[in-house]
Amino acid sequence: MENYILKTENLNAYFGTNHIVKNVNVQFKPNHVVSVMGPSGCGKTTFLRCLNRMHELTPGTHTEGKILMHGKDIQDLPPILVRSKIGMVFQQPNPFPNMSIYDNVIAGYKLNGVQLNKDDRDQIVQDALTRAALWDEVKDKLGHRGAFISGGQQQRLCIARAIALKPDVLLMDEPTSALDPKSTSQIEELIQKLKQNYTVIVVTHNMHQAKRISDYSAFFFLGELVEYGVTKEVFDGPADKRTRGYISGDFS
Ligand SMILES: Nc1ncnc2c1ncn2[C@@H]1O[C@H](COP(=O)(O)OP(=O)(O)OP(=O)(O)O)[C@@H](O)[C@H]1O
Repeated sequence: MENYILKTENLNAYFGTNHIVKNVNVQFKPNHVVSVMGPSGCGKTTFLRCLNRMHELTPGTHTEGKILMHGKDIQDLPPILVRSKIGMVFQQPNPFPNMSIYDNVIAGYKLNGVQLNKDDRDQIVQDALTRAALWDEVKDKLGHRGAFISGGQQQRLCIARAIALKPDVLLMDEPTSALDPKSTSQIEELIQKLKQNYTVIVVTHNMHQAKRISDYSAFFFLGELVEYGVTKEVFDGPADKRTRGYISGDFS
C-alpha cells in the first residue's frame, strides 16, 4: 500500500474552455503540511477546490483525470462524504453569522441531515474546539453568535467546524491573509499541531509562512505544478528556474 492519503493523476481543471489546472500529478502523505505557492492567477485555488469536488459546484466547469483518496476515486464517492473527509477553510473567516458558536461547530452534521443525541453533540463540539485551540476562549459563551468573536477566533471556529466532521485532510486557502500578525501566528502554530492528526494543504503567498509551517512545498506556474518537494530543498535549491525566479522575487 502506497503511503499517501490523497493523490492526483493527470488532473486538469477548466472554467468553460479555459484550461486552468494542467496535468497535475502529486501525492500527499498523512500528517504533513504542504504549502501551495505560485503567482496570482496560476490556479492554486482552483487546484485546491478540485481536491474536495468544490470546483464542480461552479457552473460551466469540468475536470479531467483522477483524484484518489485512500486509493478510491473521489468521483465514485458521495460529494458530501468527500467534503467532510477533505474539509476546507477559506481566506475570509466565514462562520454562519446568525448561528451560535456551538451551532457553527456542529453545522456540518445538520446540513448533512445527521441526527446526533445531545451528549454526542456536546462531545464533538468540545473536541473540535479543543483541537482548534479555541475551547478555553469560548467555553463560557458557546451560545454567543459566531460573528461576535475576533477575526482570528472566527477562523479557528471555521477550522473547528471542518474538524468536527472528522476529516483526514484540511484544505486552507490563504487562511491568514485577512488576519493580524498575532492571529496569524496563532493559526500557524495551530497548523503545526493539526498535522498530528491531519494532512493540511495550505495556499499561501507568504514565502516566510511556507518555510515556517510546511514540510513540503508545491510551486505552480500557469496551471502547471513545476516543482514539488521538501520545503527546505525547494527554498534552498529549487530545481526549476521558474521556482527560483519566484522565490527570489523576480515576479509575484
Ligand atoms: N469563477 C470563475 N470563473 C471563470 N474563471 C475563473 C473563475 N475563478 C477563477 N477563474 C480563472 O482561473 C484562473 C486561476 O484562478 P485561481 O483563483 O485558481 O488562481 P490563484 O493562483 O489561486 O490566484 P490568486 O493567487 O490571485 O488567488 C484565473 O486566472 C481566472 O481567470
